Amino acid sequence: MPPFATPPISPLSITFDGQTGTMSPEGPVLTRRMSDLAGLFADTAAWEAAVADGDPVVYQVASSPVPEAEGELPQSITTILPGTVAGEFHMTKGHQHPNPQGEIYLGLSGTGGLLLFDGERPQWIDMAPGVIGYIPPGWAHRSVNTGDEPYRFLAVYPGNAGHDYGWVLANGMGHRVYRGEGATPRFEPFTATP
Ligand SMILES: O=P(O)(O)OC[C@H]1O[C@](O)(CO)[C@@H](O)[C@@H]1O
Repeated sequence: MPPFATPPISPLSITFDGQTGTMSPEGPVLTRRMSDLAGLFADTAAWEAAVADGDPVVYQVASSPVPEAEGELPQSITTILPGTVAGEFHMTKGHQHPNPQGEIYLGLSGTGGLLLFDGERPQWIDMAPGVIGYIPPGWAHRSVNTGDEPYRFLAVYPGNAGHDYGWVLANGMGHRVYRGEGATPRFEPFTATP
């Protein structure tokens, strides 16, 4: 796997393919399988069954070589594969930035959404190609594939924002997102995973 570049970074041009989720030049690629999402889906028995049944890839994050370092603006393309666990849509783990800073997402292909939570209020942004979702400082964020094809988006974020996963495990994300009637997702209040 290619490494992140080492600062100081020279100006560079990065080409991305919104249909494949690849970047050139490329940096590290992170693969998260079902087993990496322990404690996140409401139906633990269904999650365990999915892990036992081949432990499928849920999402991949392909980064450019720009590193997660202070002053830099790393970019990545996340691809969430379609599917549910007992009706709860495939999603990213979700995280809070321990160093509160904003982030932008740009929808590239497929359909999904951005679930945000500040500890009190859940918010939802429908995402599709051409939509920019803005994550303000202090809002935990999780992406969800609400369609039947891969959902892809570009993320650009401050290199020293960090990823706090414990905050999401402790506080939840306000809502859970399920397959609903037709193309409209169904939201349910967050319940802790038993
Ligand atoms: O960190 P998580 O919740 O696994 O999700 C990965 C997401 O985080 C980022 O790396 C940066 O916020 C995104 O590119 C990506 O969608």
